Amino acid sequence: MTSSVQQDNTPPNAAGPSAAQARREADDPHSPVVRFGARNPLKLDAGVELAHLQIAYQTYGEPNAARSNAILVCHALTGDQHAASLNPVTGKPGWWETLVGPGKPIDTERFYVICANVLGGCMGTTGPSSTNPATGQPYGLDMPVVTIRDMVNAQAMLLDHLGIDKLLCVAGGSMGGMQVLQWAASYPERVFSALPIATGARHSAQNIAFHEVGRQAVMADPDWRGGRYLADGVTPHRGLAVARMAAHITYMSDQSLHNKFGRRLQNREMPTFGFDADFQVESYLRHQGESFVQRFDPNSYLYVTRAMDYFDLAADHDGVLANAFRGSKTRFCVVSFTSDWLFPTEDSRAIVHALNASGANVSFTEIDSDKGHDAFLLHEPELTAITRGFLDSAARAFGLPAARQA
Ligand SMILES: CC(=O)SCCNC(=O)CCNC(=O)[C@H](O)C(C)(C)COP(=O)(O)OP(=O)(O)OC[C@H]1O[C@@H](n2cnc3c(N)ncnc32)[C@H](O)[C@@H]1OP(=O)(O)O
Ligand SMILES: N[C@@H](CCO)C(=O)O
Repeated sequence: MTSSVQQDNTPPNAAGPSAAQARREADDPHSPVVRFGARNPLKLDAGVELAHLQIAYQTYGEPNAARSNAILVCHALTGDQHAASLNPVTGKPGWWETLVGPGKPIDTERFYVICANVLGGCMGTTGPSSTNPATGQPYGLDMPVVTIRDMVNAQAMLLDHLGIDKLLCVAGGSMGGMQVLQWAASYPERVFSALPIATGARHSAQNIAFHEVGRQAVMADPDWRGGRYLADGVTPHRGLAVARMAAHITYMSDQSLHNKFGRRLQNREMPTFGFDADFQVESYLRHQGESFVQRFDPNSYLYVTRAMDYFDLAADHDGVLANAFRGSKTRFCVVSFTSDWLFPTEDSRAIVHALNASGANVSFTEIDSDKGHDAFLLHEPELTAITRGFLDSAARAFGLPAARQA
């Protein structure tokens, strides 16, 4: 990789006990994870202040002299700061290496890309598994509930620290897209362009319902222990795995599950007439659940799902979504996928209608894909082309030199 990466030196590991250890190290304030410690407390929507805020982040590429080439990439529900560098917990490539890297649409030879673990997360930013300075114990449920706006306000503190006044672009999918919209609403003067993908301006009743199933699965696990499992040296893995299995179905489409597995059996000729994973799709979901618990903290799962549930940008603006963007000079590019039933295209259209009503500069594409909601994490040629074109045009309008021709 030719771009400069402020990389922590935690050794890459395959998932397993060592992965859990790597995640604990990420959460240790003395670990080599790249981290910013805020001097001032963060005022939260819950009405309290969070002192000693830590934000773990990665950067890719170099800032130009005017620090005008910065792109903030916001991760989805269980993502992290490793957008384009090896993930030290899973040992896998960064979650957006389809789009971020040298010569890629979010070109790290041209742009200074910043990605931070969200507030409430478990990869080094303050969250429920972090130590509560008041008690010396993990926060657990003493961590105040956080919102998408709190996450964005925390990121704004990081940008102040990095000396970035205005972002060329803020981009992200799903919960990352919610942060994009919140950035545009809260800090319009700091956002030149915005790329919200596969997202909505509010979480639907159905989506809140799915999240509640996941949270109940975590909290029903006897090892959850009222959220104090870390002090007891246990982890509610079974509950979290079930939560992820249910959620994972919502990230895919009926067609993609059919294409991958159909009704095929897993390593057997006949059904067992029992409750083993007879079907490939069952085995696959079990694998998704088991690998997830190696990399994610159960209490963090409660907090980040809650943040999405509370997101309702119109409600914060007298019930009128257009009010969130009134007078905005930000250029928007809204993207949805045809097979996304978690954030269907109608959610994106509602954003586009509001942006048009507010007089904002907006383009919109619905990408034909059978991969479901998580299509934004996969190789989608149309998403690649749209991102490249939108960013190149925004960069030139922002006064940056044109991209070098290949
Ligand atoms: C935006 C962010 O911030 S990133 C968020 C955090 N990251 C994620 O959520 C990524 C995890 N999500 C996924 O993997 C989603 O499935 C997708 C849709 C994005 C990935 O899709 P694909 O690349 O097509 O991978 P796919 O869904 O086929 O899963 C592959 C995995 O399933 C396993 N698998 C496939 N078939 C089976 C089976 N029959 N039995 C057991 N396991 C199986 C593979 O071995 C592979 O395992 P690995 O990931 O441990 O290597
Ligand atoms: N797979 C995504 C979910 C929503 O895109 C994540 O876990 O963050």
